Amino acid sequence: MSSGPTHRDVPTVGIGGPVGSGKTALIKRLVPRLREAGLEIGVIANDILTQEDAEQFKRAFADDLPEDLVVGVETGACPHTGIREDPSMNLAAIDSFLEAYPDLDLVVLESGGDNLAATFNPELADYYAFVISTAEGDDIPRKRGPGVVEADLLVINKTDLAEHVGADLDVMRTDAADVREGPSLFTNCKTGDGIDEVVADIEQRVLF
Ligand SMILES: Nc1nc2c(ncn2[C@@H]2O[C@H](COP(=O)(O)OP(=O)(O)OP(=O)(O)O)[C@@H](O)[C@H]2O)c(=O)[nH]1
Repeated sequence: MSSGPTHRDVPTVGIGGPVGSGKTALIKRLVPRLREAGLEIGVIANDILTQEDAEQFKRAFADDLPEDLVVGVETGACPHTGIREDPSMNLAAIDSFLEAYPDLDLVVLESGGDNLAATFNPELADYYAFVISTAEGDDIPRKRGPGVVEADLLVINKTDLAEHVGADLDVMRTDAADVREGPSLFTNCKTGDGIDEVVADIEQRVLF
């Protein structure tokens, strides 16, 4: 039996949130920044039946990560299953990373897009960010979905679209502060605005 590191030995960051909120776009911004800080990173994309996000990451990170540090887990069922009820496929993927890269510093996991109830099993993610989009309306924080309320970090993405859909960022900020104990940050993953703050939160709360 191998006596090397296992999934328990590497910090993990989960990125969850509704379909299309910008989880993939956020990870595409975060990974190069964390690599610049000298970290060896593995990335896991959960999708119900496709490798689409994993393929996107392989292309996006061609200069940043070895190809075998990006994998797609096909949950075959509701996205909650793979990240919350039975995270065994994801834990096995992390163990495989560590067999090849025992000094790995961090694993970033993307959940398949789902409703406001998606949360990560604490055995799988030491910290998770829940990503919502202003384009889906400014009432999402006050609906108090478990993802919004319980995530370590709430990321309110697509700030550039707020004015086009009549979403009020101040209302989202105030409602988020009312329903959450943890922080909320605004991002625009098209331009990279707000990414510094997300990186700083991960560095402070996961890595140091
Ligand atoms: N205008 C704007 N578009 C964004 C932003 N972030 C992401 N997008 C776009 O929104 C769409 C969905 O983004 P993704 O990152 O694929 O969203 P996702 O949450 O990973 O989606 P699923 O994996 O399907 O659940 C893409 O066309 C992105 O280019 C943003 O901040 N502003």
